[in-house]
Amino acid sequence: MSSEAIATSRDWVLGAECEYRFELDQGTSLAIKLTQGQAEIFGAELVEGKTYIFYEECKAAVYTWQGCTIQIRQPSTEYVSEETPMTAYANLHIAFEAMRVRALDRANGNMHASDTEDTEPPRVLILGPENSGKTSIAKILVNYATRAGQNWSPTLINVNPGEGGCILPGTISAASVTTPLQTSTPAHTLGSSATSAPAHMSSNALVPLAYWYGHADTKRNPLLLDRLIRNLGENVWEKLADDTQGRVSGCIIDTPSSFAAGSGNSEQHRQSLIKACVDAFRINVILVVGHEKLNVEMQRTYGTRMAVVKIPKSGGVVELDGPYRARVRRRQMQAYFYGERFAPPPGMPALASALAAAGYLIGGEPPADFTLAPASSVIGFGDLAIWRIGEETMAPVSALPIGATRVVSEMQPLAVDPGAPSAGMHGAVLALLADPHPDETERYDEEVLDLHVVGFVVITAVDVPNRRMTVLAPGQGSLTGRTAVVGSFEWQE
Ligand SMILES: Nc1ncnc2c1ncn2[C@@H]1O[C@H](COP(=O)(O)OP(=O)(O)OP(=O)(O)O)[C@@H](O)[C@H]1O
Repeated sequence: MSSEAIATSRDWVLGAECEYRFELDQGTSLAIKLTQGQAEIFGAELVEGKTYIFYEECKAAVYTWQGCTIQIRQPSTEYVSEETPMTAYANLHIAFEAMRVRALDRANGNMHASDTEDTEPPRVLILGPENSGKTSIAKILVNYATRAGQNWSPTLINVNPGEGGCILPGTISAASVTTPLQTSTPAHTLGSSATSAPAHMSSNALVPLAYWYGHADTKRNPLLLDRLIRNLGENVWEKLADDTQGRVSGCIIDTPSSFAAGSGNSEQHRQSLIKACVDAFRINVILVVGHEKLNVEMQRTYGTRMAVVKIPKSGGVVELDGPYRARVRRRQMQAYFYGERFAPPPGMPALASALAAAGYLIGGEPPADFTLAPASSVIGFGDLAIWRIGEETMAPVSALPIGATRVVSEMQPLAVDPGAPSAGMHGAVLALLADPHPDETERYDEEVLDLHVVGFVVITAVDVPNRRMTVLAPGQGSLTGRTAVVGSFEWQE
């Protein structure tokens, strides 16, 4: 260890059931080593003696049940709290664990038809206002399930298109989780996904099933979001039909904060989007994070059919503002195309291979010296079929004159001519979709709404006179004949 590293490292001794919270500013990074005892980050255990690196404005907490000593390299905003809601979260986990065990017993035929016990696994919808810690709670609950030693593989579902979950913003997704989700950067809140890089680069990468909504704001096209949630649900159920272990492990669903409060027209959409989740994922437990009014509303609407539980918000949750969220989205795009870039804390080796050799971990994996090499290609306007869902600038129904109906419905796919003056394709992020049905007689007008995402591209230049455009894609594959959908996301390097 260099003298600079020794100079900037500091030991923290944490008592039982305490957590060390940290917040990183832009351009800083942090290294944490567990030197003694047991500790975890959002439910994922730290390995003693390994140094974990955090970067890109990461905000998180090291929690310990029994007490521990951690060594911190490069101080940031940091403090220790003795008051956490972890016992409440752990009690939830214990209840969900009992449900999984009963569901497995039933699946194995170890229960009698006369048993009156509920044998459904936990399918949990997490609701709460902005910055209430929903994503962190989802992570903790999923991570505890994977650590239970029962080979559970819970499905983690993200229906917050503003966040992107384990893939890119603009999507909603589901992924089966078998190993604890690591924390290192807000660009990968749920660990990394296998879509942007070869899977061998990260042994714990998730393989998500995703649908493209194309906007960060759920109010932009709630009908489309409703349909995509239902599509995702159908797909999840199809997949789980042949996977007993996955089915009995249950699902945890993270939602956007707009599901917690609305007004006027959006109030109606909010309720129908919650209902879409309840139906699509066959929810049997609703968790409401620290929001009395929403809790009462959920009790009234769903309380007779399922458990509605109000749970405390952690005092450690950081208030994330709009500019921060925009920066995280940009980094998610950057990482998708080019891989991770970070500067280790002072005194630590700059090369990833040197860090790996010294036993450092990023997101639970030894760092690797790689940058992804996206391919830039020039294609004709007609080579890629580009769609936009619904009218480009759509006035809300409430703003239309009385009696007027929309000419273009929210769900109507419109073919986009990239050369049209209003197309605005320069810098547009497009989702590439799975191929339409091979049998033409099985195709239908709105099929593009029901196809899942296979990747993303960005249009980096548009040459209108020659009807050609330059497209940045993560790999070399041909784009000709593919189907893509544009939303409102833009990205420029
Ligand atoms: N106990 C904690 N200590 C430190 N930071 C925390 C803690 N819990 C959560 N955070 C951080 O606070 C931020 C907000 O938390 P989180 O994303 O879980 O909230 P959310 O309710 O899902 O947010 P959103 O408003 O996007 O729906 C994140 O950066 C998260 O890592």
